[in-house]
Amino acid sequence: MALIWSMLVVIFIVYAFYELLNNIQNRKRYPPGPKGLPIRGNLHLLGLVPTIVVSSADTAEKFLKTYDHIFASRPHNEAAYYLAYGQKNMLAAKYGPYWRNMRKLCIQHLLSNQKINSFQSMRRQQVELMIKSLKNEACDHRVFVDLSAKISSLSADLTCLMVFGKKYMDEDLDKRGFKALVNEVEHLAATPNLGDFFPFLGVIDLQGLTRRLKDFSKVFDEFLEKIIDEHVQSRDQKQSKDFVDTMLDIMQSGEAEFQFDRRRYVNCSNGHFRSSYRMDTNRASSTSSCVVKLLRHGCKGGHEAALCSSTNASRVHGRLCSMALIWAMLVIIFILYAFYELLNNIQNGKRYPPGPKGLPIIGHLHLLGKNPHQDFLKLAKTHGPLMYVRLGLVPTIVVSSADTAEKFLKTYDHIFASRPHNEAAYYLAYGQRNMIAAKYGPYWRNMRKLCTQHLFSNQKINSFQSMRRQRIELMIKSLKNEACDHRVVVDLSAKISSLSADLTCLMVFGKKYMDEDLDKRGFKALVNEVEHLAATPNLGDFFPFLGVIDLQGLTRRLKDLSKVFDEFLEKIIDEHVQSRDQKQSKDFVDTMLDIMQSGEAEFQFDRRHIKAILFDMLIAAMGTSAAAIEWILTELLRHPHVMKKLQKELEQVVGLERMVKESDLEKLNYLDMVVKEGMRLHCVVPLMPHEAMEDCAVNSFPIQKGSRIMINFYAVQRDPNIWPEPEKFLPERFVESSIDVRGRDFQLLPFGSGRRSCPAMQLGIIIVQLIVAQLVHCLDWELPNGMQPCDLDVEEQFGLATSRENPLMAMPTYRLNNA
Ligand code: HEM
Repeated sequence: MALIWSMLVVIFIVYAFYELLNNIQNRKRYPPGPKGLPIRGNLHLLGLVPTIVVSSADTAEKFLKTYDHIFASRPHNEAAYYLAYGQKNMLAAKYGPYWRNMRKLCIQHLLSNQKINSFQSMRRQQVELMIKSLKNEACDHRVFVDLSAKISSLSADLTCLMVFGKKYMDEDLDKRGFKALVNEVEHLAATPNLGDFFPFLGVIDLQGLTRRLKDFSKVFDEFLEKIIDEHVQSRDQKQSKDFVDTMLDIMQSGEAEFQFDRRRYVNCSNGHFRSSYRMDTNRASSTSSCVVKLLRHGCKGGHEAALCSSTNASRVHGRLCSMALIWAMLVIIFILYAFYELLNNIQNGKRYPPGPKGLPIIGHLHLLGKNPHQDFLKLAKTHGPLMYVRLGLVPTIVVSSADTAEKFLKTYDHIFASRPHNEAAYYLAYGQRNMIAAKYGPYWRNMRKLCTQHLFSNQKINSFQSMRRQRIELMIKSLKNEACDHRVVVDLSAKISSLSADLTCLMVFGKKYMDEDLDKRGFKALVNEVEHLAATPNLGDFFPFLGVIDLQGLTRRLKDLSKVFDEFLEKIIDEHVQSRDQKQSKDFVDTMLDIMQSGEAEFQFDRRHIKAILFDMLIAAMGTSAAAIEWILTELLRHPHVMKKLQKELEQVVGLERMVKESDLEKLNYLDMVVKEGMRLHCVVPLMPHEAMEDCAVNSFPIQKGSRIMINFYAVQRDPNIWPEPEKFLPERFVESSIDVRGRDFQLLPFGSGRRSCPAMQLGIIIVQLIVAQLVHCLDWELPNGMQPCDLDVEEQFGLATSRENPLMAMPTYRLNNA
């Protein structure tokens, strides 16, 4: 590490000196701004790109009117580069003849007053259709309507009809649907891309964004090619021409004043489609906020100075003219580091487990995408169940088979029971003081004992039985009401998630909290944000010295979130302190307050520790159980014969006169098989890192102290050597099998195994079994819009809990006799 550190220090010094010299030499006088760091620059995200932020009307006038001819270009943008055929779309094109002609063409054939008026009757029809559908939904019941979805879908229809001359269905684009894909594109385009701010980093794709952008561009390209083909085929039979036809005419006539082929006009339509869709998916609540969103987009896209000029006595520069020094430094580092690694390996005679070829410095980070558990599984197929990869500077061992997992979680559990440093847990959980991320040692041991005793003991779990019954009954009642008259489509993911949040709050905090108690964004959105941030590869985890620089801006977001959660947890503790004397029974927070005040804890235990544990429980409990239930219901909807068989078992054991009780669960053998198979196929926690506390050897390969161990539960549970036809949902594979989920059988580990296994396993199993049984017993479920079972997608969204990427939508019908 010494060499790397010294190299970095040298770079920082050389670069800072270079900046200073450059400024003195050129006598640059920049506009005022906050103090910046060397390399990262003086605005958080803008790295090497000098950036001017304009925030007042008169200064805006200077840029958009007086010097409009200078600032009318757009900067390089990685997202537009990959999504829009080399930034050839109007939105991101550089200022010049190409952009000018493109804009003229669009205005003439799509945005002229005459054209806008010609779509008037189409707009009327579509808006009328939406109002009619709202009227139908409103007529009998006071139903909740997802207004954002309605507006979004109307806007998509208007855009498609105007640009493509016809409406397209979700599945025309991809099985994930328009909204999900456009949202994902927006998310990618909005994620600060290191390649935009440090141009030389674009090639390395440290964040894995380029790979995702390329995937998306393929999907959109296929869709747009299909539209063009349809138009080419139907041209002769058409009476009136739409925008695509007009562009085809221009292309074929050769009249365009610029190079105009399939790629260019695909861009034309793509740009419009995306910009108008962007407007609606931003959940704009009013026209003015729509405009603001568009302006914000303009800001994000940015303008670029085409020339250097003086405005308000400030010199505004384009991109840094001289990248040569930085390039040279980087090349030297790469060469030195590669040489150092080679020398080091030869000297130590290190024999790593097999693994893919890595790159200098970043190692294998570039091989991981948005679902790293799937990427690791693919790599393990080539390199075996004990694989070595290097994530940045961190040596990592990936385990992908049952017998190797047994070595790590049983034979050498005492060596691998620690957790590595984690930036997200560091900022969110009071310096990694929570149980999930705590280092192995007396603190973690005592914390785990305390939670097991006061929250997860059989006695405690049973004491919450009636609370669980009440909350589940309430959800079934609300579904029954929604189902009773109309064939309504229900967002089952949202229902399950909200029930799971209620159960967790009541169990851990002793009372239900409303969304606005946490923050105006609500529980689900914030917990999702925590999960997303915790799952985003943080450079600080793989290059410890980069944590301070916060190149990705993640630390700032983590700190903001931790402030919101801290205020919420402080409020809960204060409420408990105030109401302690009037309480007859004690909840988990009261018990922890007792321990803190008695001074009996065998370890330092103050308010920070209580908050870290409460945060843990909230995050660990809410997402995991909900995701497991969501996946099992997904598979039941994809396999109607399994759903029927399960309903039959429930009819026999429980009967159609009443709901399921917890005491019924032990008699429901087929339910047990369905839950096991669902948790096998869809691993809710596919990767949980462990850390080696000592040097050790496994399967005769040396493993260094400090190595990160990734047990890929997802790969273990899909190992074809153990599970025939592993991709299929076959609950019958558990007939006459004693394989269990509790960590004794290493081929099925949804809750892990050994010292760091899930302490709430028993509770998790009860919640999942009970809610699945109740939803299947009380209601029949059908897929919406005539969707076939095999069309229901199983796209995963990796996170602390890996859930469905798209919400599960289904139509319920009440089936018990006590209607
Ligand atoms: C279906 C539901 C659940 C699943 C599938 C699940 C799965 C897991 C897994 C795989 C681990 C990590 C094992 C390892 O590191 O090797 C874990 C750890 C943990 N889980 Fe769960 N879990 C579930 C529900 C819950 C609930 C309801 C809670 C709390 C109320 C909870 C609290 C925890 C905690 C605190 C840890 C960290 C333990 C440690 O590091 O010592 N889990 N869980």
